[in-house]
Amino acid sequence: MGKQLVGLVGWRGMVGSVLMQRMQAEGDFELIEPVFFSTSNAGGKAPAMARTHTTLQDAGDVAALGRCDIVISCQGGDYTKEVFPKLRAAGWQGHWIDAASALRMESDAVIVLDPVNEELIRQRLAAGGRNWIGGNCTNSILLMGMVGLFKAGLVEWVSSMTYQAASGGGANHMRELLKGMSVIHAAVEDDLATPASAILEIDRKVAQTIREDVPREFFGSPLAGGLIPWIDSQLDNGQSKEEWKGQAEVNKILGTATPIPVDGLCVRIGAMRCHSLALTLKLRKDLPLAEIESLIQGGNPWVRFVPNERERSVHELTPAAVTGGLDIAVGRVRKLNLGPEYVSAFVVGDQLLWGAAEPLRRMLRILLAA
Ligand SMILES: NC(=O)C1=CN([C@@H]2O[C@H](COP(=O)(O)OP(=O)(O)OC[C@H]3O[C@@H](n4cnc5c(N)ncnc54)[C@H](OP(=O)(O)O)[C@@H]3O)[C@@H](O)[C@H]2O)C=CC1
Ligand SMILES: N[C@@H](CC(=O)OP(=O)(O)O)C(=O)O
Repeated sequence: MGKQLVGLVGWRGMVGSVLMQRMQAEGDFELIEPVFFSTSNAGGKAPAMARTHTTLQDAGDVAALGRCDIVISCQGGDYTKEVFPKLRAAGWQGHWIDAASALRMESDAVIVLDPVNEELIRQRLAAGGRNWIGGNCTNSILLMGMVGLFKAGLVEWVSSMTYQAASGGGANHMRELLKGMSVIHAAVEDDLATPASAILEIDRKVAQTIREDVPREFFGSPLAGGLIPWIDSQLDNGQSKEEWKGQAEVNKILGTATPIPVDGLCVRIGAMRCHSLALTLKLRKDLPLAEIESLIQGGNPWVRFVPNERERSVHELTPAAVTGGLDIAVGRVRKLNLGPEYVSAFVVGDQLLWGAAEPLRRMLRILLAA
């Protein structure tokens, strides 16, 4: 059988670029016949990985998409909502792999995170499933870190307080964070160069700069030097949409019969591309700490367990240590004063890798091997 024709949409965006990097690193392009699509430059030159189809195809062209065995989209939810229904309505039977949230909660879609739910993916594939959607970055990182406890059936509920990076908003948000940092620095550069200058005067200038001059076009509020305690839209029950996704997606990924409650506050902070989560877990029984640690460590090969020690935590359990890699750092695991079944954990992961691109790439591999 010839190589499968794989359509790539959204490949030059932020998530798409990370996906391309990972596909090149893992040799995925050797296994497929790639066709690159564009919403803005049809007819232009496709990237070097294209061997036969060297011209960019129109991403709105349903007939061209329909010739692909598999389409991977990192183009965003608006594109999915516009094109996917037309493609299926035209009778396309191929596999659709998507980073956007638009189709995630549809009954015929599986949220893919194979180190956590490979069995579910394979069951649905065998049953004719064709829609494979990447999870919300925060939830994929939570599950990658804590799957050992979930798989053992030990988790009664989770409170998840998040510290989410600027990249979750997109490239412009990352740029805005950096511009904000630079505006703050410029406001006090001279004072900083003078060791004798009064710290409260520096602080006054910084506070004024944050309130008045830090750019806020994309975040809507200054992020540099602060944080924003709301991510995504507001729901009637007081949750943010990001918070709502916690319980909905975690349970869908795990395929639980009785939903495990997951809730907490989602907060944007000034990290670049690593999301962190401070978790409180209520376990179903009082297990020795060593057993809890070993279950977490054994969850999957990407868990990098950090013992609950100060030195190790401040160096290894941080966005700086984790960014750009596939490891999911998990630490600060200890029993809380709340009671013997209450355990804390801190999880850090790169939200563009396991949080976005990597589950899609691995789904492609599952399909190619099927
Ligand atoms: N950001 C995240 O953390 C996550 C995002 N997602 C999903 O992935 C989707 C894509 O997100 P993201 O990659 O951040 O979006 P981007 O805005 O970076 O890219 C989306 C598209 O914008 C077009 N584009 C316009 N100008 C540029 C430019 N200067 N550089 C690159 N591309 C440009 C490209 O389409 P074209 O080449 O056709 O012009 C590109 O494919 C999101 O909408 C979301 O649904 C999912 C999980 C996490
Ligand atoms: N909302 C996430 C990023 C994201 O794209 O999420 P989703 O794939 O669920 O839309 C964040 O801002 O950090």
